[in-house]
Amino acid sequence: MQILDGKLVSKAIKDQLALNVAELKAQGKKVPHLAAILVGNDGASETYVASKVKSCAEIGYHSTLLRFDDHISEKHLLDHINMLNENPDVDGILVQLPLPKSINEELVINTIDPSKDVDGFHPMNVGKMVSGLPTFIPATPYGIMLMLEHYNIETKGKHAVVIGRSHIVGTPMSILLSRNSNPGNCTVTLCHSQTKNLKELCLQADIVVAAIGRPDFVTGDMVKEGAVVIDVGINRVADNTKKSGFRLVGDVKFDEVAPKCSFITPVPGGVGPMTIAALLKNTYHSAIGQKGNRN
Ligand SMILES: NC(=O)C1=CN([C@@H]2O[C@H](COP(=O)(O)OP(=O)(O)OC[C@H]3O[C@@H](n4cnc5c(N)ncnc54)[C@H](OP(=O)(O)O)[C@@H]3O)[C@@H](O)[C@H]2O)C=CC1
Ligand SMILES: Nc1nc(=O)c2c([nH]1)NC[C@@H]1CN(c3ccc(C(=O)N[C@@H](CCC(=O)O)C(=O)O)cc3)C=[N+]21
Repeated sequence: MQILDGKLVSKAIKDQLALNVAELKAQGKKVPHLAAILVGNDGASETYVASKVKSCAEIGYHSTLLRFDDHISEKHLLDHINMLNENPDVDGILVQLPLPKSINEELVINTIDPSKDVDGFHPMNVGKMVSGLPTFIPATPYGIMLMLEHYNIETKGKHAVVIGRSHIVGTPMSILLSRNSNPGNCTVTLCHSQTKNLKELCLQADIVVAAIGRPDFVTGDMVKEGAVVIDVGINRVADNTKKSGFRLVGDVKFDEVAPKCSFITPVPGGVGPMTIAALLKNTYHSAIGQKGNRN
């Protein structure tokens, strides 16, 4: 069993991006600039946004963090997005999800200029992705593809079972894995809460991607010997031995599943850091005017 080390791979990607930024500077060009919008004070969202901003600083990007409280009006938020759309210095715009119930998430996403939509959530970019055209690929599935690529994991002809059909993870993941590319060329089964024979399907999988949001959902008896298991879940469970009062666990029961796997991602230190590296890659591509990354 080999651990897929998201910290290590994301560092390699960030090191390369830092070199690219130094080169842009040497050529007198502007550095990439990511603008992140955070509404409310959800602890987990704060952590993610903070680590995105910190990563930008580490590799020499500019970043702007706009923070608003829960009561911000939808109009005010849209006005700010429009200002970022019109600001030629800003290359990437990210609105951290979820948003408060009072704000229409779809309208917010539709307002982001597709050419700055480094999350790849705008319907125009989703359409391009589905059509196999160059565009921004949502960061989490993009990061997973980069991880599979880094470790040279054979995916061609394999049966991949993706659990979860969200627009930000499961659905784009299923599309990328089924593409005629490397990594890719999988036969994909996309499962969700209405799937009847989940355990049987998982037992047939050469690759399992778990994106459910339930701690320890995938157990040892659901995974076949030699499978590749990608754990997307980030769940906070109460733990009073920790200073924070919680610890992070994935959607996969690691202790049971890991011994059966050929490869497995840990939580933390697996998909999470890769998501950030992928977002930074999308932002770089936006800055150099090349929305050409296809996996
Ligand atoms: N590491 C990272 O970078 C990221 C991690 N995450 C984490 O990944 C997890 C999933 O996130 P996200 O995709 O946004 O979650 P969502 O809640 O949007 O989607 C969860 C999916 O799981 C399905 N599901 C729920 N219960 C079951 C069940 N009993 N059996 C089968 N399927 C089920 C749902 O089905 P249905 O559609 O029928 O409701 C849904 O499709 C979370 O833990 C989240 O924190 C998310 C984004 C990035
Ligand atoms: N518009 C938008 N884009 C997103 O990409 C987006 C989002 N909204 N909303 C929420 C999810 C979640 N997400 C994570 C990113 C990094 C880690 C990450 O770095 N995790 C670390 C641990 C972090 C910690 O200690 O809490 C790890 O797994 O090692 C996790 C989760 C991005 N998301």
